[in-house]
Amino acid sequence: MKTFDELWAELAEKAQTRPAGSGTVAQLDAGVHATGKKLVEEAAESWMAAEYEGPERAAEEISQLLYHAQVLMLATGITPDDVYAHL
Ligand SMILES: N=c1c2ncn([C@@H]3O[C@H](COP(=O)(O)OP(=O)(O)OP(=O)(O)O)[C@@H](O)[C@H]3O)c2ncn1[C@@H]1O[C@H](COP(=O)(O)O)[C@@H](O)[C@H]1O
Repeated sequence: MKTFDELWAELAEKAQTRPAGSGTVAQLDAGVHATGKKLVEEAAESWMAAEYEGPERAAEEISQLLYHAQVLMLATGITPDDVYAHL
């Protein structure tokens, strides 16, 4: 189990060191447009799971939504503090 900030630290490190086989590196290389599409896809899947598949499946989809939000942040140079400033 990991927190939002722990996942951020892991992904930021991968974006910098670019280890072979990292899905995050591949997603970053795919660009902002492709990552934005994944984010929207995960949002829709979160919605469908919440409405029809129960809280456990919804939690799984929301975790993927948060992951792709972080990848989009990395792709655009946005830090968690930039986001927290608006909460
Ligand atoms: N938390 C996640 C995570 N959540 C979602 N995903 C990606 O998002 C996809 C989920 O998309 P879908 O459910 O739509 O599945 P899919 O349609 O089969 O996926 P695609 O074919 O569209 O890629 C997964 O296949 C992963 O590629 C994640 N990929 C990585 N992480 C974590 O990120 C860290 C770094 O991962 P790597 O960069 O791969 O080392 C590790 O701690 C991982 O656990």
